[in-house]
Amino acid sequence: MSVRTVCLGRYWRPYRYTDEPVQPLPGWLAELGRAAVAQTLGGPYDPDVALVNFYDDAATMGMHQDADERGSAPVVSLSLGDACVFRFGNPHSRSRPWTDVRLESGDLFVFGGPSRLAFHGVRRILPGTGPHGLLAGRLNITLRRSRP
Ligand SMILES: O=C(O)CCC(=O)C(=O)O
Ligand SMILES: [Fe+2]
Repeated sequence: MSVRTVCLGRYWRPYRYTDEPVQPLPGWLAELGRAAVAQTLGGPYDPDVALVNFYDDAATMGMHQDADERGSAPVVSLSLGDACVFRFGNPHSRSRPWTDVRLESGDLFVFGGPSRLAFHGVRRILPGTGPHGLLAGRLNITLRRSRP
């Protein structure tokens, strides 16, 4: 099965944001994004969208850029549940150089500055690696600023 996605704050579908109604972006989630940016790249951050992706054991995500947002605000990614092999590449092409990173439950990953448009994807989910007591699968939440 492929990744299943829920949008908060604003509706997104490949390859654009639309004004179809969705649930609001919770304030605590925007606050978490602000803290992540303040402690990494620095500076203000006012996300207006979260994309919540669910991956089952077999789900993957191909190499892509997050390029539908206006402006250059960072993307903040939060991982929960099973770990995954996340491939973080370069802004020029889907091919090498890239780095494979194991993202664990609770990890935050911030892409901004020269890495904002880096190609990236999820190679595989590592079943059974999530915190004890959580349901199977992986949730990834990316915070973004869609408007300029
Ligand atoms: O699941 C991830 O870690 C990445 C998700 C992603 O790249 C996206 O939603 O655009
Ligand atoms: Fe992405």
